Amino acid sequence: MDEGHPKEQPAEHRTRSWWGWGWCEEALPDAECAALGALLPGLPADPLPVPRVADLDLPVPAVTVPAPLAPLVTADPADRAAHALGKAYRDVVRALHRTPARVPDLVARPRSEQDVADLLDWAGRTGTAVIPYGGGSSVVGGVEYRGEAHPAVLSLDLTRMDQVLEVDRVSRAARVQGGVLGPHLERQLRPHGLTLRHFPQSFEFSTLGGWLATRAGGHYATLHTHVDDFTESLRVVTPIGVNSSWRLPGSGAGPSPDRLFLGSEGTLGVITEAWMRLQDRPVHKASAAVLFPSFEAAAEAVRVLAQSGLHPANCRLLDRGEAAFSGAAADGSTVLVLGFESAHTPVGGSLAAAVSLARDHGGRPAPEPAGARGAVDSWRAAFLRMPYQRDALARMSGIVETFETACTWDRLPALYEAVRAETAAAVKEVTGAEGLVNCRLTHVYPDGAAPYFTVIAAGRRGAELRMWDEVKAAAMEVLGRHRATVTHHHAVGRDHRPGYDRQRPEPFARALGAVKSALDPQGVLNPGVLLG
Ligand SMILES: Cc1cc2nc3c(=O)[nH]c(=O)nc-3n(C[C@H](O)[C@H](O)[C@H](O)COP(=O)(O)OP(=O)(O)OC[C@H]3O[C@@H](n4cnc5c(N)ncnc54)[C@H](O)[C@@H]3O)c2cc1C
Repeated sequence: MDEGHPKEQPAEHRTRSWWGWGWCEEALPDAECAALGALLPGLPADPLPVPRVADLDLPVPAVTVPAPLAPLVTADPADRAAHALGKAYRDVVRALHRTPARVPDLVARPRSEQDVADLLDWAGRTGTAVIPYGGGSSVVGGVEYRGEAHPAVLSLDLTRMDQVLEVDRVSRAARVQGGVLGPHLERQLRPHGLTLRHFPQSFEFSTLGGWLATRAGGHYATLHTHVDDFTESLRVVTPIGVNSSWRLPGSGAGPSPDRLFLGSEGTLGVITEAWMRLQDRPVHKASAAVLFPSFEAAAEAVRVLAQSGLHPANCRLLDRGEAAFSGAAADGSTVLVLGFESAHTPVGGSLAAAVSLARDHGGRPAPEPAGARGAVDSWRAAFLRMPYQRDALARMSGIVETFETACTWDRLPALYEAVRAETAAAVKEVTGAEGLVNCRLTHVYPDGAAPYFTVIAAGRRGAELRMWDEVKAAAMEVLGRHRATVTHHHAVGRDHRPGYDRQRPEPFARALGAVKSALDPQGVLNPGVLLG
C-alpha cells in the first residue's frame, strides 16, 4: 500500500458520515470511544451521542431556483446538513453539539460546465453566496458560510463531474473533471497503466478540484510535494466567463494564469477541468525506518538528505511523542520513515545510500519486523486510522487537532521548540492539565521543512470549541512571530485568515482584491475566504 493511500473498498452498503470523517461503518463504536477517552484523565465516561440530522432545527430554504435549474438542486435536510461544514475538529465538535454553521439553503450538483455557468449566473442575479464543494474535507472552514451579507447560500457540489475525459499517452497527461474523488480518478487511470500519484491523507474523500483549489500536499515528501507540480493546464468557470489555459510543459509567458487559480479556494471561479501530468505506475519500492536519539540529530540528517539529490518519495520524521503515539517506536526514539519508488529502476541502492547517510548522523536502522508490525507499517496504519480516532476522542470531549507550517532549515530548531513549548503552555492554561504536542516533518525541501503538529488534550464538555480556538490562536501567534507560513498545505479558508492577512504582502493583497472584483463582480464566490 502507498503511504497515505487507503486500500480501495467497494462503496456499496456503506454510508458517508454527515458529521464526521469517512464511512459511518468505520466509526469507532461507543465502547471503543470510551476506552480511548479513558487514556486521557478527566474526560467524561460516556461519549456524546452520534448527532442526527433530524435533531437539527434547519430553517426553511430562503430561495428557490428557476425551473430549468431545479433538476440540479436539492433542499434535502441530510444533504444540506452534510454540506454545512468541513471535516476539521471544530466542525466535528459543532456537529456533535448540534450547532453547525449556517446550513446552505440549497445543494446543487451540476453535471456539466454549462450547468456551473448557469448556476453562477443565477447566483449573481440573486446575490446568493456560492460555496464550491468537492469532497468537503476542508479543515480550515473553507466550505461553510459565515456572515449575514447574502440572502441565501448555495453549496455547489462538483462530484457529479467525475470523469477522465481524455488520456494523452504520448505526453503522459489526462484531461480530468474537477469533481472526481481520489479513488475514482485512480481507477480510471489504471487501465492506461498511469497514475496521478497524488495521495493526501484525505485521498479517499477529496477531489481533484479541491486539491487544485487548495494547493494540496500529497504523500511525496520531496520534489513533487504539491498538486501544483502535476498541473499542466486548468479550465475554470468564473462569473464573467471561462478561463482556459493552454497545455504546456512549461512557459515563461508572463505571470502564470494557472498560478492565479491554484490555491484560489473557490473565490475566483470553479475549476471544472484540468489537464494533469501523470506517471507510470511504480513497480520498484523499498522502505525502511531509522531511529535517532533526538529530534535535533534526526532533523540534521533529514536536512542533509533533502540536499543530497536522493529524493525519497517518503521522508517522514516523527518526533518521540509522535513515534510513540503512532506505535512506530516505544523506546523514546525519534523515527525517520523512508521510502523510495520508481517505475523504471530498482531503488534499493537509493535506500541504502539514504540509510547510510542517516547512520552518519547518529541514526540506527530499526530492527526488521518479526511477526509484529515494523515502524513503517505501524506509522502507516495509525496515519490512516487517525481521522476516525479523532472523531472518537471528540465524542469523549477530548481536544485533538493538527496544524502545519513550513520554514527554512536555519529557523527550524527554534520554531520547533517555540511551537511545542508555547502550545503546550496554552493547553495547560486553557484546560488546566498537561496535553500532548507532537510533531512530524511531512515534507522536506533543500532549503527547509514542513513541520506538522498534533495536539491532544482533555477538553471540558461544552467548552471544547472555545478551548481549541484559544490553543490554536496561541499556536498561530508563534508561527507568525517566526515568519513561518500559516499553512503549508491545509489552505487558508476562513480559519487562517488572520495569519494569511499578516503573511501576504500588502501590494499583493490589493492586487488579489482587484482580481476578485474583476472575476466575481457580485462577490458571490466563497465570501470570506482569502478576501472580504
Ligand atoms: C483527515 C484529513 C486529512 C487531510 N490530509 C490532507 C493532506 O494530506 N494534504 C492536504 O493538502 N490536505 C489534507 N487535508 C485537507 C483537505 O483534504 C484538502 O484541503 C483537500 O484538498 C480538499 O479537497 P476537497 O475536494 O475535499 O475540497 P473541499 O473541502 O470541498 O473544498 C476545499 C476548498 O476548495 C474549494 N473548492 C473545492 N472544489 C473546488 C472546485 N472544483 N473549484 C474551485 N474551488 C473548489 C472550496 O470552496 C473550498 O474553499 C486533510 C483533511 C482531513 C479531514
